[in-house]
Order: sequence, then C-alpha cells, then structure tokens
Amino acid sequence: MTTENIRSYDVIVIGAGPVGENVADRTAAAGLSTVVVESELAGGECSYWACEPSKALLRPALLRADALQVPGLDPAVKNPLDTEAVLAHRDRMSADWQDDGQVEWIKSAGIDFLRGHGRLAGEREVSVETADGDTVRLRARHAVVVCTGSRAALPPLSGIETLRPWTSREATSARRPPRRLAIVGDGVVGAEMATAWQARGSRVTLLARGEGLLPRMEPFAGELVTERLREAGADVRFGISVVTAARVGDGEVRITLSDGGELAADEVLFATGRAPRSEDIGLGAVGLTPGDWLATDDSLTVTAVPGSWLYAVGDVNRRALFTHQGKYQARVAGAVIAARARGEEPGTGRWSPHSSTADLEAVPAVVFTDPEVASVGLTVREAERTGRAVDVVDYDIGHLAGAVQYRPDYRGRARILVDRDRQVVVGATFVGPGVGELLYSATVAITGEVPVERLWHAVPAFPTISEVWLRLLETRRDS
Ligand SMILES: Cc1cc2nc3c(=O)[nH]c(=O)nc-3n(C[C@H](O)[C@H](O)[C@H](O)COP(=O)(O)OP(=O)(O)OC[C@H]3O[C@@H](n4cnc5c(N)ncnc54)[C@H](O)[C@@H]3O)c2cc1C
Ligand SMILES: NC(=O)c1ccc[n+]([C@@H]2O[C@H](COP(=O)([O-])OP(=O)(O)OC[C@H]3O[C@@H](n4cnc5c(N)ncnc54)[C@H](O)[C@@H]3O)[C@@H](O)[C@H]2O)c1
Repeated sequence: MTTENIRSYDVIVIGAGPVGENVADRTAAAGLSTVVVESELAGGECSYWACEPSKALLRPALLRADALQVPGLDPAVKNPLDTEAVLAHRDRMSADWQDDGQVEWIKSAGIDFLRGHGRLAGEREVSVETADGDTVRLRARHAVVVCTGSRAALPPLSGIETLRPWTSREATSARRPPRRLAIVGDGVVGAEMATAWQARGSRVTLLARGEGLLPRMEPFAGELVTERLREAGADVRFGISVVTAARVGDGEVRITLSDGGELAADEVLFATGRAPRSEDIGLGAVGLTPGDWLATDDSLTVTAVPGSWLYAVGDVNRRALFTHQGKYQARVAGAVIAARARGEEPGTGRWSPHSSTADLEAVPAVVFTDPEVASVGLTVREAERTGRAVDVVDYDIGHLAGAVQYRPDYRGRARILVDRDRQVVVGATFVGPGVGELLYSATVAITGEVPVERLWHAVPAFPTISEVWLRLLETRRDS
C-alpha cells in the first residue's frame, strides 16, 4: 500500500548513525525543526558493528597482555580469557543490537524519528519508504543532510559471494571464535580483528599485500604491531594476495595465494576498506552519480549541487572515516545550517566554527592493538609528499620510568614532526601500550599551533608516559 503524505521540516537528516544523530542534535538545539530518517538501527555502524563491539572485544585482550607482564599480577591472568564472558560483554556494549535507547534519546532531544529508507527526490525533497511499504514525502525548508555512512568494500574476487565471507560486521558480531580465521587486509580493521580473535583462541593468518601493516601510518607502527601479533601466535604474511577462494560445501574455505601456497580457514574476513552507502539514496535525482563518495567543501556543503541546501557529513564524504571526526563535522555542519537559516553567510576563516579545518590538519586516530598506535597530523611520508620542511624527532618510549612502571617489558616509540619555519608540531605518532590516552595532548599542540618554545613549560608528571614529550624536546635540542 502506498500513501502519499508530505511533511515539512527545516532540516532532514538521512541516516541516524553517530554523525546523523549529532547533526540533528545541533540543528534541533538551534531551534530548527528536524527529522532524522534511519533504515536500520539508530546509532549506525559504530554502535553495533564497529567501534563499540570491536573495542569491547579488544579491551580484555590488551589488559591481559599488560597484566601478564606485571609481577604479582601475572599468575592471576595466566588462564586464557573467558570467551563466553567477553562475548556477553560485547553484546551488552552493542546494546544487544536494539536501538530503543538511542531512539528514546533522539526523541527526547526534540527530533522527529522516522524509520525507513530515505532517498533524495529532488531539490530539498526526500522520499522515505517505510517498512510497511508506505511512502512518506519530506520537504526541507533549509537543508537536507546525507549521513548514510559507509559499508565494507569487497575486492573483485571471482565467486566471493559464495564464500559467505566475513566483513567487519561479522567480525565484530560473531557468536563464537572460528578455529582458523584468515584475514585479508593490512589496515586498521585487519590489525584490530587479528588482535581480538587471536586473543579469543582463533588461529589467525593475516594476509597483507603490501610490505607492512597499517600502511597509512609511520612504518614503525606496523612493525611493532606485527612483532606482537606474531608473538601472540598469529601468522602475519606480507607481499601476498588471494588468487582464488572457495568454500567447500558448508565446510572450510580453501584459498590459493599469489606465492603459489594454499591456505584453509573456517572463516575469511575481508578487511579491504570501505565504500560509501550512496548507491540507492536518489543521487540521480539531484544530478549526482549513485555509488559515489559525496565531495564537500569545508562547510560540509556538497559542492556539485547548487543552492547550498545539500550537505554530506561523516563517512559518506570520505574526509576522515572516524566517529569522532564525523561528530566534529556534525557540529560544524549544524552551525553552518543554523547560520544560513538565519540568513547569515557562514564564516570562511581557517579555524572558524563553520569550517571543518581539523579534517585537513589534525585527524586523531587510535588503533587498539597491542601495542596501541596513536597518531595525529602528518607522517613523514605526507610531509615529503606535500613539500613541508620538518624536523623529525624520535624517542624510544621504553626508556621512560613511567613506561616501565606501566609494563616492565614496555616496547614503544614516539615521533613528532616540527615545522621548521613555524616552529610548531605538525604531526605525532605514539606506539606502545596505553598511548591512546596521550593523543589528545598532541592534538591540542597541533590545532593550538603551540610554539615549541612554550611546550617546554608544559611539564609532564613523573612517572607517566607523558614524559615522552619532554624527552622528544630534549632529543631535538641535543641533536
Ligand atoms: C570494525 C570497525 C571499527 C571501527 N572502530 C572505530 C573506532 O574505534 N573509533 C572511531 O572513531 N571510528 C571507528 N570506526 C569507524 C566508524 O565506525 C565510522 O567512522 C562511523 O560509524 C561513521 O559514522 P556515520 O554516522 O558517518 O556512518 P554510519 O555509522 O555508517 O551510520 C550511517 C547510518 O545511516 C543509515 N542509512 C544508510 N543509508 C540510509 C538510507 N538510505 N536511509 C536511511 N538510513 C540510511 C545506516 O543504517 C546507518 O545507521 C570503525 C569502523 C569499523 C568498520
Ligand atoms: N580504531 C579506529 O579508529 C578504527 C578501527 C577500525 C576502522 N576504522 C576506520 O574504518 C576505516 C576502514 O578500515 P579498513 O581497515 O577496512 O580500511 P583501510 O582503508 O584502513 O585498510 C584497508 C587495506 O586493505 C588493503 N586492500 C584493499 N584491497 C585489497 C585487496 N583486494 N587485497 C588485499 N588488500 C587489500 C588496502 O591496501 C588497505 O591498506 C578506516 O579507514 C578507519 O578510518 C577506525
């Protein structure tokens, strides 16, 4: 049955992932009537198949790796992890894949919630197909914001669908550890899921086509993570790709590899990147190509569509595929939409509230492996590519008293990049247990453009891992 009814709002948000929820929150708080449309679960990938379940799987593994090295604590944690308890915790952290709590929050923030599949239907128009087959037509007075996120991208491997491969969804929500897990992909999902399932008792084989893990980060990050993964029993192979893969009936998957070898596994995870969820959102109705990433300017306005009414925020714009960065963009987009609704031109300054500048200058990322990897700003490779003159300063975090207190066998490394002309930090990478919590200091140093001279006055407490900042400054001074 199809019923046509048209509802008008100031702002329509398509997709209630973490980013859509935050855009809606900001526009509703600015007094604009707002509806958010969601086809699956409010909370999006992050809450149910990404950040929350993956970190719930990883935290026990990382804590146990630390505790095994702490004298006096090691006997208490010698036994393997209680897989049932860890998976039950993961289920709770994923709200048992129910979104009642998030829908309640959306409504309590004064936002209308509409469950259904949203598609652009023309300028400022959205058509929503609800689960019972109804079509609801929505019209926006000011803005339509696409926050439809991303999904796992599978490689063009013949017969891949017959394999029933794992993507990040299955890897984060599996009911039990596979006995043998093959992982294809050298990025963040590959490294984190190898850590999580190896710790859960799976025999993990990680197949990387390049020469190291985490290729977008400083090379020492991937090297240290590889070292620990191998010590934990994972088989990590480089310079290798999958040539064919086939599931034998309901049984194992047989894989042939580019080096001529063969591999059998119970499950195969393809952690080979993301694709935009934009193939069926009506992009054709506004002159765009279905399936494309949606390019925006720094105000998150879609550049290819005239009239400044269409915005794309979060993963779908490909600026920085992280929850925290998408939520930052949501705050910026909310401010831009509110300004335009008041008839004001949004500010264009580099660090104005209407510009998503940090996407270009300082995107913080933490990889929750053992050891953790935390990075923000430029790597050496990026500095070279963009022709920036930088001093590169390295320090072995394992030399710090705070690191040895943290974990006696601490292995880790830090690097900062200092812009030679401006004398400010423009990049930082820390690798080692617990370094995720150090990252905000580097993010503030970069976005605040704190002069290196002033950093000498930011005194780190003894004995903490933050003392790495002092050692980096001393290393630079003495070099
Ligand atoms: C395994 C894994 C672990 C991750 N861990 C982290 C982490 O620790 N920290 C971090 O910062 N980032 C992490 N990320 C990245 C993070 O999950 C994403 O950056 C984040 O979810 C993006 O949010 P979003 O709202 O843009 O998109 P999504 O979370 O993908 O949400 C989009 C929403 O839109 C809905 N939707 C799509 N199409 C339509 C439509 N046509 N109509 C209505 N609704 C629609 C979807 O159902 C979904 O709910 C991880 C990613 C993966 C895969
Ligand atoms: N802790 C976190 O914040 C966190 C955790 C997981 C994911 N994420 C986000 O999710 C995004 C997606 O992660 P991801 O690991 O899926 O993607 P990714 O882009 O980080 O890594 C995918 C890797 O797979 C490789 N690859 C692509 N096709 C391949 C093929 N056919 N065979 C072998 N290798 C192939 C690519 O070279 C790439 O290095 C990341 O960019 C990150 O922003 C964040």
